[in-house]
Amino acid sequence: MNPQIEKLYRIAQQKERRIIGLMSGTSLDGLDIALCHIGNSGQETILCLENFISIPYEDTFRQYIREIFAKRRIDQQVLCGLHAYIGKTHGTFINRTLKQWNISPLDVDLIASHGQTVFHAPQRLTEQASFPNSTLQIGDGDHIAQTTGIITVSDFRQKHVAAGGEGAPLAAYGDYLLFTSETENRFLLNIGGISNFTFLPKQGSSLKAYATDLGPGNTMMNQFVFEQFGLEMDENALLAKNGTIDVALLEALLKTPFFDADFPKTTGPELFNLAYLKNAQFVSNTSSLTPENVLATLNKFTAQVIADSIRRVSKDLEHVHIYVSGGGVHNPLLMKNIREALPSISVSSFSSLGLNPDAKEACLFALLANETIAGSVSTLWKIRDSPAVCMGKISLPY
Ligand SMILES: Nc1ncnc2c1ncn2[C@@H]1O[C@H](COP(=O)(O)OP(=O)(O)OP(=O)(O)O)[C@@H](O)[C@H]1O
Ligand SMILES: CC(=O)N[C@H]1[C@@H]2OC[C@@H](O2)[C@@H](O)[C@@H]1O[C@H](C)C(=O)O
Repeated sequence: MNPQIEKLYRIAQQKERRIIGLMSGTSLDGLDIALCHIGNSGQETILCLENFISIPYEDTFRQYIREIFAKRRIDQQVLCGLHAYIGKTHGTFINRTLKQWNISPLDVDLIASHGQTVFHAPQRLTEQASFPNSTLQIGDGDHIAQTTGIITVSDFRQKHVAAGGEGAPLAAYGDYLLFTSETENRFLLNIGGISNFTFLPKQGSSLKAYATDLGPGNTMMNQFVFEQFGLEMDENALLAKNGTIDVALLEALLKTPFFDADFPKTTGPELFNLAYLKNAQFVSNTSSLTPENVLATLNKFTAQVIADSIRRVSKDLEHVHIYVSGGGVHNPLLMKNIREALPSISVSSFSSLGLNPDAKEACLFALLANETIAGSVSTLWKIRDSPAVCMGKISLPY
């Protein structure tokens, strides 16, 4: 038998595994590396975050990704090159980090790599019946396995699509296993580039858990400040706080069929981008607003989309609590706008559930790899409108 297969077989039989989860999201800010101890699998899963680091991408690297990110027409040589380059770079980041943490790669069982989403094309976006739902994450797992010497599970979204899903959000599986409560109905709200939530009805409820994208998180604010000021983000909402909300623009932004569609659904910067903003400015005759006023309106737009979505699901429920993760939790104006729009619901940082909000998504991919290697799909049946499949491809280092 190939000794690597033997090793994998042993890892699958262990009571607990040490798994590195990797996430680099739609904000293109960097790579999140979460070193997790995961005990058992399925309903018995116990996850402990041992260490976490977020490594910012260098400007040139980010610029390469921007060249192809969420664009319909691109230079294929850049796409092809980045597939290998991102895999190699993520592997190098892991080697550097393990050295810094004083941990031998031999003491890590698996890497779970999300990769970099470069295009997300559910049929609801493309309206092309000839193609199925599709999504593309690059940063090949073989390069990570080769660079680190660690067995790598990667490319999780393809199986979800192959089994009839849209390839996202995948957070629901881990959220359900780790954070379902006996006493409260929970919304685990993640505000990354795109905002999404996992709805976790309390145990014993007749409702089922599911996850859905909601619309923009930080992506439109980020794209706009980059275009106007060359900045990566409106840090602490310093610019938006100096602006005024424009009601006509806000109303125009809120008008797209995506918001009327039922949950669950997925989206990305392929829809919510500067062209979307420019079109809303055109139809509302607000093209000459100051950048600060546009930012104040975009901030409110993001908050309103989130609040409307939560209201839609929570209106007949009691004991509702929202826990927020993702970079948006650090935007004080966004959090204020969300709280004001949902005055009767408690909103807390996800950290009150005992996990670093910035590390959450990387941890959830570690958990998905754990299910693939050691779990059984039966626990995954519990998610509404999402296929019950184990996900990810396995790359052996040698
Ligand atoms: N202090 C801050 N003030 C304002 N915004 C912030 C702050 N800190 C982080 N952010 C926002 O959070 C973003 C990063 O969020 P996060 O890392 O959760 O996104 P992501 O994981 O790339 O996205 P996704 O989950 O959609 O894939 C930044 O690009 C920025 O817009
Ligand atoms: C295609 C893709 O990469 N989608 C991401 C993105 O970022 C947030 C939102 O859009 C979510 O649907 C998903 O990521 C999270 C981690 C998920 O799958 O749960």
